[in-house]
Amino acid sequence: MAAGLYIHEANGSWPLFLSKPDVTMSYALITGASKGIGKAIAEELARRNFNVLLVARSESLLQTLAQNLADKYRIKADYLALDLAGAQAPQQIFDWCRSRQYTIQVLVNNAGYGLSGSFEKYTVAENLDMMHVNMLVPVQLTQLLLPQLRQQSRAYILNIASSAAYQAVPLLSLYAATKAFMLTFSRGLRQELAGSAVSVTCVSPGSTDTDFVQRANIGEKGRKAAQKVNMTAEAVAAVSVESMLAGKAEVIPGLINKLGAFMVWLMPKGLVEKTAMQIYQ
Ligand SMILES: NC(=O)C1=CN([C@@H]2O[C@H](COP(=O)(O)OP(=O)(O)OC[C@H]3O[C@@H](n4cnc5c(N)ncnc54)[C@H](OP(=O)(O)O)[C@@H]3O)[C@@H](O)[C@H]2O)C=CC1
Ligand SMILES: N[C@@H](C=O)C(=O)O
Repeated sequence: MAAGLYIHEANGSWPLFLSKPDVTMSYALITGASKGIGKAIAEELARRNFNVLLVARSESLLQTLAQNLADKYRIKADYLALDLAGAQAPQQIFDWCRSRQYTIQVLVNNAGYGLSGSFEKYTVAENLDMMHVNMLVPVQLTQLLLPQLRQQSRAYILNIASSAAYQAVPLLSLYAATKAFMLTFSRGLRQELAGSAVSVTCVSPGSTDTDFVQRANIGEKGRKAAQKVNMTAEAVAAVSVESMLAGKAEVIPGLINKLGAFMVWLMPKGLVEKTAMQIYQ
């Protein structure tokens, strides 16, 4: 676990390991902020003057991003390099925030990945790790941070699900199930928190040009299909942050992805699933 704080200074910026953390400002905590959609969301939030806390495993990427955002937008940026597959990861994030007296106003549950191919191809540990990162970490972070979020005058939870939340996806079965979980959890929690300071938004991107396909080990056919409809991480992030701040419940970025979800709803499930399976073979 490694961390470092960056603050923009008028005469330049450099890492500053504070002995006494600043208690006057609140932060947006973004998981999976080292690259892809999470990185773009961090930048979108920094652009809107939010201080940011960046969490992922790649320490050097986090360090560079924290420094760049602090310099460019004159905000505070700190990072925590951590493997979210670890059982204690959410508690470690919470303890780190508490030890530095960071107040969280925005929680972005973005970190996640897929494992393509047959369910049986993966070990129990590999499948459980993915479920942990995609579902349990968001749930635990939400539970740990909710008391603090409730105390803000306005606070936000932004959950990144997927177009895969709207249908079963053979050969990405478990991944799609984790995203359906996130969508259903988000909607239910949102209703529970209605009337409180905390707004919950679930964004379900379709194919987005990130490292997702490499990490999921998606084959040539799936990659080519994705390339035809890919959105940029920046476009997804802009829609995500805008929707979060507008207090929307459920958002699918991009017209093609919206139409896709509508078609999935309209068509027989078996046909939709067989079509999806052909893409990921
Ligand atoms: N790209 C796409 O087509 C789509 C993506 N999504 C979702 O968007 C979210 C972001 O993915 P995307 O940006 O595309 O993919 P990337 O692979 O580009 O980014 C994933 C992020 O999650 C972090 N992460 C992954 N595993 C761990 C871990 N064990 N511990 C800590 N951090 C981890 C990565 O950081 P690091 O490697 O440094 O740990 C990285 O910052 C995911 O939830 C994904 O399911 C949804 C729909 C479509
Ligand atoms: N929805 C995507 C993943 O979550 C994809 O289309 O690859």
